Amino acid sequence: MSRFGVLVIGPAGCGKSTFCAALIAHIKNIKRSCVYVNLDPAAEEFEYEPDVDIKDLICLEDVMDEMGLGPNGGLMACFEFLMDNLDWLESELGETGEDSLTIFDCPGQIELYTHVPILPNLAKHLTGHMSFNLCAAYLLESTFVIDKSKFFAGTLSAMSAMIMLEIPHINILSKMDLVRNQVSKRELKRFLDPDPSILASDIHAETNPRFHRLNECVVSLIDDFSMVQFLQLESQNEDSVQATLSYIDDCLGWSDVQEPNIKDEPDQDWEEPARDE
Ligand SMILES: Nc1nc2c(ncn2[C@@H]2O[C@H](COP(=O)(O)OP(=O)(O)OP(=O)(O)O)[C@@H](O)[C@H]2O)c(=O)[nH]1
Ligand SMILES: [Mg+2]
Repeated sequence: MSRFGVLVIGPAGCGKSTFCAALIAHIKNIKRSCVYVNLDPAAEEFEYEPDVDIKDLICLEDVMDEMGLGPNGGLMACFEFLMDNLDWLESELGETGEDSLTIFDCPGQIELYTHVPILPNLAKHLTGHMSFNLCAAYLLESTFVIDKSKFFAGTLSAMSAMIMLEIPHINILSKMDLVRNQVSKRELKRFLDPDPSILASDIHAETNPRFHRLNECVVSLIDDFSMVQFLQLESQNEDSVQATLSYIDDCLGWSDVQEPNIKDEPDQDWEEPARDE
């Protein structure tokens, strides 16, 4: 049996938990089902109570006290503990059906998937041992598009996550409502499907000539992969959330699995045509 899940990832404060809540509200609205998994041991307030919560496994404050760690080191230790106790996650998740989407709300410390292989190993376990069809939704705050160097840095971190995780990946510019009035539609298009060489000439104009060769190397790296595109997201707008869910569904092949079930339902009005003997 297939199971479906999305890892919602991205830098701190980019709107992951808000997007998870908006996604849950929309999924409930369209009478589909979902499971909400909080993987952030530092998260305190939730719009929807998580069905599975890492805080039921381990307490960040205890880890910080006992191991003498700060919040980031503590979070890494919590994840290492989770990785040693994956049977806990498996039993908490139970038997999620193939009509349900499991939403993993991840912490904002991107070192979990760009520097150390903790989240990649979790993704491997979910896809391998637990038979999940899994994709990543990488959120990057849209205010980054106002500062092109930040946009390049954000694009590189999205690429790094994409390469580390090795699962289907959707890049999303979140909080679009904050930039709509500041950037023209034409300008915005340049960021959604970025042509790095054009953006690089803008960066050249803004940076010290000493960095031009470095800029060009970064641009050619992004160009070589040519796989960074962004969707737009406004979490307060249900149409925008619906559009993002459609991409996630496509990425996961969700409808391919649902359709046969619909076809299996007998059509009440349909009668087998009489055959000529
Ligand atoms: N204007 C606007 N604000 C948003 C949007 N999404 C989130 N926010 C705000 O951004 C802030 C951070 O949102 P969160 O959802 O907590 O972000 P997060 O990525 O889960 O944060 P961490 O878990 O701490 O990494 C909150 O104040 C949200 O209200 C959006 O679409 N538009
Ligand atoms: Mg959060």
